[in-house]
Amino acid sequence: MQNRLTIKDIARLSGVGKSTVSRVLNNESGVSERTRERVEAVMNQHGFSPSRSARAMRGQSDKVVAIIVSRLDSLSENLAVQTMLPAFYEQGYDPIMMESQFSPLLVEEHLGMLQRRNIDGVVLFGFTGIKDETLKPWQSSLVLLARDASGFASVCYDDEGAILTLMQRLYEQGHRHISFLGVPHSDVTTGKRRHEAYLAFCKQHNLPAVASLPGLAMKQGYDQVASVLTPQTTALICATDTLALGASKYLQEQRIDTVQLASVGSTPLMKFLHPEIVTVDPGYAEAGRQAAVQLIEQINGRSEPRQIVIPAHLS
Ligand SMILES: O=P(O)(O)OC[C@H]1O[C@H](O[C@H]2O[C@H](CO)[C@@H](O)[C@H](O)[C@H]2O)[C@H](O)[C@@H](O)[C@@H]1O
Repeated sequence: MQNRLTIKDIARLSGVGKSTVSRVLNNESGVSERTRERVEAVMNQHGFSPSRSARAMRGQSDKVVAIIVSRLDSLSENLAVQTMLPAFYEQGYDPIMMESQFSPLLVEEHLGMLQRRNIDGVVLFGFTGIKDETLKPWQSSLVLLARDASGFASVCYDDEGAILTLMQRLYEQGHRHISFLGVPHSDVTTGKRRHEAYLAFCKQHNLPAVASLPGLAMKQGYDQVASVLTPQTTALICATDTLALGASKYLQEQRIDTVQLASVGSTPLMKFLHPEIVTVDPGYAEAGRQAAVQLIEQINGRSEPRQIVIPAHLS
């Protein structure tokens, strides 16, 4: 019989933990002869040998979590992953990385594969369009990052707070003609919420609203910034650092130095290249740490799903 059983099944049938089965498989010490014989007998009886791909993917570890980022080249997601990894390593988890490219279908495929491999848990960088049914099987072992969903653990950013903080700072500096470069409303968090916060502030303070919502790419910031500049514009808020990097290249090329740039991100690249830009830090590093801690607690049955919102702060 070819093995359909997993390490978890062998552990259950042998009456030992997964780590013991793993030690037997890897011929490690710390297992009594009697236990080793019992586990080997169960494996022989069921014709069990861990599949090569499973073992490779699991790095021969019995504690594996997956991190599904949306884009491997995202500065903000990388900052969150950077704090997540040490938190997992510290607790003996081997993380594997996957990319969704904002495709709900790819998320479905990745989660299906991870389920078949008996992965312990998942941190998923969420986005608009992922269906609840896709997530359902993972309710007790998944943490969503940057998005929330009812009944699921999540760590989110304060999108409105980030924009209002920037608007308030610019307003206090005397700016009354503040334009906005953002992301389409089909993206609920970075797009709709940040743009609506901008509009709300303009309305409350009776400021003219001038906005364009091209997307997440740097080139879109570069290409679209001219469309939101009027002769009166003295400041420009970008919904992301990446858009601001594109916008700032355009402003430099055009030798426009009368517009104060501001953006959501505070990424090290931005701070290094443009320390003069006013930035708000949404708390990417803290979000990564909290997501990892929450997932480990869930896997160990120590906590109910919590929905955490990280406060944004000026940096
Ligand atoms: O240019 P980046 O450094 O990649 O930052 C842009 C924004 O990326 C993140 O939002 C996007 O991905 C989220 C999943 O991680 C998704 O939920 C959201 O809809 C996307 O817009 C990040 O959450 C934002 O704070 C960044 O501004």
